[in-house]
Amino acid sequence: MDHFLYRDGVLHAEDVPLTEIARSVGTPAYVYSAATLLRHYSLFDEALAWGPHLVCYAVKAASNVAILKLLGDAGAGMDVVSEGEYRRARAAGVPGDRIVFSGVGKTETEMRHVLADGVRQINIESEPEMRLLSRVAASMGVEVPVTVRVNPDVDAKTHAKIATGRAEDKFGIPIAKARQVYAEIATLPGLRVVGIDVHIGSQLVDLDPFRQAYRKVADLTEALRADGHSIERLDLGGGLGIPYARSNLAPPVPMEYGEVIRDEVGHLGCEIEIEPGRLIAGNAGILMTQTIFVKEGEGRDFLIVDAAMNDLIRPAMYGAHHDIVPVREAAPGVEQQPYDIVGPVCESGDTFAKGRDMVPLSAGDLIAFRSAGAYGAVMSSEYNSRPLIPEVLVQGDQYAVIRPRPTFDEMISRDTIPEWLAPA
Ligand SMILES: Cc1ncc(COP(=O)(O)O)c(C=O)c1O
Ligand SMILES: N[C@@H](CCCC[NH3+])C(=O)O
Repeated sequence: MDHFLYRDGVLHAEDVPLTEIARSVGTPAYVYSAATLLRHYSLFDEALAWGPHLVCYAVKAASNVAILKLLGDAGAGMDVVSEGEYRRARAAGVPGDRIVFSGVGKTETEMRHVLADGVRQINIESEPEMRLLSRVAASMGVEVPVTVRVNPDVDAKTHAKIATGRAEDKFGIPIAKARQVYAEIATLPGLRVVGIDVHIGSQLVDLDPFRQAYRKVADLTEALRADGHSIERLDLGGGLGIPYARSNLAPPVPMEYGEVIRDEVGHLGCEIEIEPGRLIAGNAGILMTQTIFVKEGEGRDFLIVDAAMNDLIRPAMYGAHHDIVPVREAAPGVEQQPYDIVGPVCESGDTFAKGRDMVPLSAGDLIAFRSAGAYGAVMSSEYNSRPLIPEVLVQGDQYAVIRPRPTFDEMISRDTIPEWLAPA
């Protein structure tokens, strides 16, 4: 469920008509609903209410500091994968002891920063990382809580580019090697084992891979405890999928996911952490864009819009589907026609949809890409020297620009001409 609904013939974000945002902020723009973000966070929180837990929002999905503040104030922890994400979470007022640091390639600088400023735990993804972290923590005179991210070799049955838990993927330590790695950690200074971490992929619409992975984690918990390690926390990652197309079968909901967790690891008495990103932010955001031209092509009509692949790369990168709807609702009975919906960037891949049935549209009409809140703004670039587009947060009848569009001057003046190229 989200809070983007038609009212009086106009798509609203909560109580604000998108037409009003387009007038005052311009297009294209990302628009988020605070109510949807909070609701999705609470669904996970409630799904784990059977035991001690912390829902650590995966900052990578949508990392605007205002969004982090909203979720952090509601009690969320954060899962970060870089010093930049960590700093964003801290700037939003989230205390270090609610921030989990994940990621395959943490640098020494990043480690030093989070150790100095406070971190709930670091999820170790490789043996070299384990040794470096030990050296860094010991040199700072601290003992850092750690888990090891294990790779359970489970097929998440999702898009190949976003599966992370198969043996061939770069993530984590093979589960078969875990006991040996935990044994080495126990001998290293500066590290204190608190649990196990696993994350098998993103946009999972079947609970079975989660179940398989969590069962392996439960077995490992028992084995590690028998080896004398203190396993008090299980970080079970993120990955629960969302319905990108309204016509799709609905994926499982957080409550069902929570039950799978309870079935598989509930008996172990561990604190549960999860790291959902997409399900919290995905349907909480839309990308609003405007038609620049309708161009008649050979056997097809192109809807050329003012958003492009640099603003929302998911269709170009994964062939991802986003529902696309007009902001002004069509009169009943108006016949739809197919359009290729494309952006202005000089790449054929800058195509959001091919042959998509839409009501007839003209230049100046506003349309919205649904389910664009996660992995939308965060993956955007300035390709073709298109400045990053603004982000807007709506709550009830109020809205605010939470990231303004940089001016062309701001974009260009970041580049510096070296002295030796400057005219004498
Ligand atoms: C370690 C880790 N945690 C959490 C997530 C969030 O995943 P999702 O947005 O699918 O919930 C990801 C992304 O796949 C991840 O790599
Ligand atoms: N960016 C991807 C998901 C990657 C998830 C992060 N590990 C997407 O848009 O679907």
